[in-house]
Amino acid sequence: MIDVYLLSGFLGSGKTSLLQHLIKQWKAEGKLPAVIMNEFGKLPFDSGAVDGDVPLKELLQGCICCTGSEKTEAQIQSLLLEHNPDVILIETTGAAHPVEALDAVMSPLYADRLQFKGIVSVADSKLWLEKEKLSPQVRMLFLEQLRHAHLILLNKSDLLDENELSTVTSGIQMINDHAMVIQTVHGKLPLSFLKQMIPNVNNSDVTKTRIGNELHLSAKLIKFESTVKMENFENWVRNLPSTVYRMKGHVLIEGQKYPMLFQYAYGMVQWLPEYIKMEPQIVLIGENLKEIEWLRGMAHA
Ligand SMILES: Nc1nc2c(ncn2[C@@H]2O[C@H](COP(=O)(O)OP(=O)(O)OP(=O)(O)O)[C@@H](O)[C@H]2O)c(=O)[nH]1
Repeated sequence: MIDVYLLSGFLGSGKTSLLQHLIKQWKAEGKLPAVIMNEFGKLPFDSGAVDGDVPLKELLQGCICCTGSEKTEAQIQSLLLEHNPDVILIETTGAAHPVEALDAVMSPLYADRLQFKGIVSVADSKLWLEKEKLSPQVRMLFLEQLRHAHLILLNKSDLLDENELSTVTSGIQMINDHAMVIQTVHGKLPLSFLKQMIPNVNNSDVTKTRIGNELHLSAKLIKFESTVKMENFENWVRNLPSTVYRMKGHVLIEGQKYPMLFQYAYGMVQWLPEYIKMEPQIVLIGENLKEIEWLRGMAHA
């Protein structure tokens, strides 16, 4: 049987970091992991994060739980036929309800070949401490992703002190007392924790909440028409409303040869140089994106 894990967790919590770390460990064991990646927004920004030799299928049309199960079924079927992997990792969008996503991936079509090991949820520990600032619907999604998990990563634990970490751990255990909670930095989870998971997922676990219908999360693609000064760009980022949860992509910064990789999650900005020319565009994910004023040099696509 092929083990299947569903990776859940809110926008920018560290799912891709976890995915990369797990892939590395499986490959070191001589195993072939395959990935199904569901991005919010139509841009495959994260697919480059997975090594070229790892079979990858993308679902870009929206949330795995809202687009229905047929496309997911087809992607899983073709992974099985074309690659015969040892393990399948399904990375859901940060906007997906884990149980609905699980519903979308469970199908009698391949029930005899796949073994669903469960939901691994990544929590941004800093966000937990600031969750009251989230809108009620988004906060509910954040909590649901943790409530239904079988294993929880308290990621970004490097950003918290000991007291804060124990507050987060006990808070999470209060809403989910059956999952193991592990503190991580950059999703560095030893594979042994996944292997220990006992498959306990079946269709009766699936109760539809349709939380997705109430969420007003949207994604917006911004293209850059010219270079921008890093200082101006960062000022613009600082002044964005707190309902912009996640941004990622490439920005053409003055003085740089190639557009730089830009990542943003809950007030934290990260820049990395690129050594090839990537399209200068970023995707924003959040609520009320229509109200945002764009920086000069950006084309609002
Ligand atoms: N300080 C710190 N930063 C982290 C940690 N884990 C991830 N990050 C940063 O957080 C940002 C988001 O990480 P990703 O792994 O891309 O998160 P994600 O959940 O895949 O994001 P989406 O797929 O867009 O929802 C990146 O800038 C990471 O470098 C961590 O443990 N500590």
